[in-house]
Amino acid sequence: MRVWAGPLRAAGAFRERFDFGGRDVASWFPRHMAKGLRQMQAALRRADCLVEVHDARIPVSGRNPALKEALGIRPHVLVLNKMDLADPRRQPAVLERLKEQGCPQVVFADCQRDVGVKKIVPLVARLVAEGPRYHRAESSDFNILVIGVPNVGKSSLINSLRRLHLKKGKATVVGAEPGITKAVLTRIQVCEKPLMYLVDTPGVLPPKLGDVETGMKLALCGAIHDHMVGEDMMADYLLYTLNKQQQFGYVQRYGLGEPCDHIEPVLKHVALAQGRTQKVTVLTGTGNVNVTMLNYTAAAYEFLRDFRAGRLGRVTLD
Ligand SMILES: Nc1nc2c(ncn2[C@@H]2O[C@H](COP(=O)(O)OP(=O)(O)OP(=O)(O)O)[C@@H](O)[C@H]2O)c(=O)[nH]1
Repeated sequence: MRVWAGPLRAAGAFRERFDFGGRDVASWFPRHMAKGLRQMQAALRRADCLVEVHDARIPVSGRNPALKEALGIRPHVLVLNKMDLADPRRQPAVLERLKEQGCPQVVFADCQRDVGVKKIVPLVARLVAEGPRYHRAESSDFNILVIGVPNVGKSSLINSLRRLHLKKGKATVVGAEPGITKAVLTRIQVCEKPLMYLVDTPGVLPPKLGDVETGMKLALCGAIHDHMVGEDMMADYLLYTLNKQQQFGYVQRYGLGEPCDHIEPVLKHVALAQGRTQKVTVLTGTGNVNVTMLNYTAAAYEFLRDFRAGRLGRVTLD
C-alpha cells in the first residue's frame, strides 16, 4: 500500500539511521526462556520433524539460532506465517536469501484464513519419508514439534491444520500477547491420513539478540512485550521503517498532508484521528482553564496496533 500520491521526497530526506540513544541489546531485551528450550529438547526425542513458525514480516531476522543447535538435525520446515501482513513483492527475494542460509523448505501461510497451510502435511510426510526415522523406526505415525519465537502463530497453525484436515475446531489457545503457550503441551492430532500429531511449544526468544534492530523488529511484531521496549520508541522506529520503505499508508490514514519523519506530529494526528485525548484542568492566574491534552503514549500504542493489524499496509521489516 503506497497511497501517498504526491511527490516522493528525495532520497536523504528521511533518516538513514535510527538513533537508539546509545542503548545496547543487553540493557534492553531480556535473556530468558532457557526452561522452554529444555522442555523442547525432552519433547524432541519423539519428534520426526521440526516445523518452525516465524513471522513473515521478519523472515530472516529474529529466528532463534539456539533452537536449531539445541534441537539437532531433523527435517526442518519453516512456516512464514502472517503472510497477509507482509509485503508479497518481497517473497522471491526472501526465498532466495533463506535458501542461501540453508533453509530451502519454506511455506508462506496465513493461519487465520487457512492460506498456504494445506502444503504442510504432504511436505512433512515427504521429508520424513526421505530421511531416517529418529529413534522410532517402527512407528508409522508422524510426530512434529512446532517451534518458534513468541506470538508468531504456532497455536494458530495447529488449529488451522485441524480445521483443514479434521474439520475440527480449536485444540490450543491463541492470543495477541506473547507467551500464551506456557508449557510444552501434549501431542495434538492434526491429520488422519497420514496420521500426524503436532506438539505445540512455548515461544522461545534467542538467548542473545545480535543487535538492537532485531529486538526492535521482534517487538514490533509482538514477540516481545511492548512495555519492555517502550511504545514511544517503538512507534518512532516504526515510522522510520515505513518511510525508509516508502510505505506511506499512514499519511492518508491519519490525515497528514505528506510523509513526515518526526514522530511527534504523526502521533498528534493519530491522537486526533483516534480520539486519544484527555481533558485536564489547569490552574492559571485568572482561574481554572479546561484544556484538551493529547495522549501521546496512547497514540503510539494505536499506531503500533494499526501496523500489527495491517491497516498501514503490508510491510516486511527485514
Ligand atoms: N494477521 C494474522 N494474524 C495471525 C495469523 N496467525 C496468528 N495470528 C494472530 O497472532 C497472534 C498470536 O497467535 P498464537 O497462535 O497464539 O501464537 P503463538 O506462537 O502460539 O504464541 P505464544 O503462545 O506466545 O508462543 C494471535 O492474535 C493470532 O490471532 C495470521 O496468519 N495472520
